[in-house]
Amino acid sequence: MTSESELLSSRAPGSQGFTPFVELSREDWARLSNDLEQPLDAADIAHLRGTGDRLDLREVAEVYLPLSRLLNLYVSGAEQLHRATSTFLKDDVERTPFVIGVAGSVAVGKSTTARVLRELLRRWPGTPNVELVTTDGFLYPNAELERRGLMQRKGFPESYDRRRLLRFVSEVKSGADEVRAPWYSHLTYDIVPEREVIVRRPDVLIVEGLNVLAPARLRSDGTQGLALSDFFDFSIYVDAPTASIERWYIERFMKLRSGAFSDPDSYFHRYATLSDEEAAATAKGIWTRINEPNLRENVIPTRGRAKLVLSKGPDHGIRRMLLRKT
Ligand SMILES: Nc1ncnc2c1ncn2[C@@H]1O[C@H](COP(=O)(O)OP(=O)(O)O)[C@@H](O)[C@H]1O
Ligand SMILES: CC(C)(COP(=O)(O)O)[C@@H](O)C(=O)NCCC(=O)O
Repeated sequence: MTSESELLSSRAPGSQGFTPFVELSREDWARLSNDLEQPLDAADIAHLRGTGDRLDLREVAEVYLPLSRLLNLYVSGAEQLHRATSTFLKDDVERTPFVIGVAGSVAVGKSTTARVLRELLRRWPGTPNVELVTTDGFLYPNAELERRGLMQRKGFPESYDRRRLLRFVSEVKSGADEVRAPWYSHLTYDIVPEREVIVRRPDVLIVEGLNVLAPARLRSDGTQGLALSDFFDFSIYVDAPTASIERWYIERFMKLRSGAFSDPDSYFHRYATLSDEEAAATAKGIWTRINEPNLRENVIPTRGRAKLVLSKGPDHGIRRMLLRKT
């Protein structure tokens, strides 16, 4: 049987060079931005810097700008298909938001990727309204996770209310005027019952989360339901060597320790007073107990389901792109 990593590689034994993906090196990809007008001004760039603290602006210009152009082409393609379908049906059904899924490990840079894409996509014609929803809002509240014995399984597929998440995206793709999602606080490490995210027919909705490319679940009668990705118009898997992601996780934990964790309301406040060595050991413990097994068992196996795989090197820089052939 062909393994998932073999599917991604044209160099796999017996593949005869066939793979469903076109592979581009970073250099080839960056060249695609030569003819693109930079849609960001100085203020936008300052704003982007604020969100992705270490984000390199050359990276934005060389990697994310061409990617936003590609996504803009897919949005236009979907629009044309929608018009053709309306003509065929002799009925002008309203267009639904273009939904992009962004998947990958904890700490690989999904949020940063999603935020940069939101800023860039907003500046392309036809997609001024871009919304972003993270799947952590669909985690069960801590009390429910405790009841199910899942507090040490946060981020694993079973820690989410998957039915609610599926309903949310399905309603967005059904053209509902207003769809609501619950909101998760990284500060209190729990769902905040009085807050929610309201999505009102944006041009583009980015859905970002660990498990957004998970396959459909098996029903009790053995048949398969729908997967979240059945509602995606495009999907991106942010990939990197596991050892690098572990390092980024620990680095982010250390940074939060001297920032957010010092807030007495923070769930991790108890870590604020740890020595550097103790804090690094705590972060490594959480990584090894929860995030790494989840990455290995549930997240990496979904990589081959993405339309685009962005592969990072040890410095967060994208090294190569695998784009599914159309
Ligand atoms: N493209 C990038 N360049 C530099 N640093 C990045 C980049 N993407 C993410 N980071 C850093 O890596 C860490 C994890 O990124 P984040 O977007 O929070 O990951 P995730 O949402 O996957 O958990 C953060 O400290 C972030 O600042
Ligand atoms: C909240 C998360 C499960 C990520 O959720 P996502 O938005 O990717 O669905 C993750 O960031 C997390 O908190 N994991 C638990 C282990 C830890 O504290 O790192």
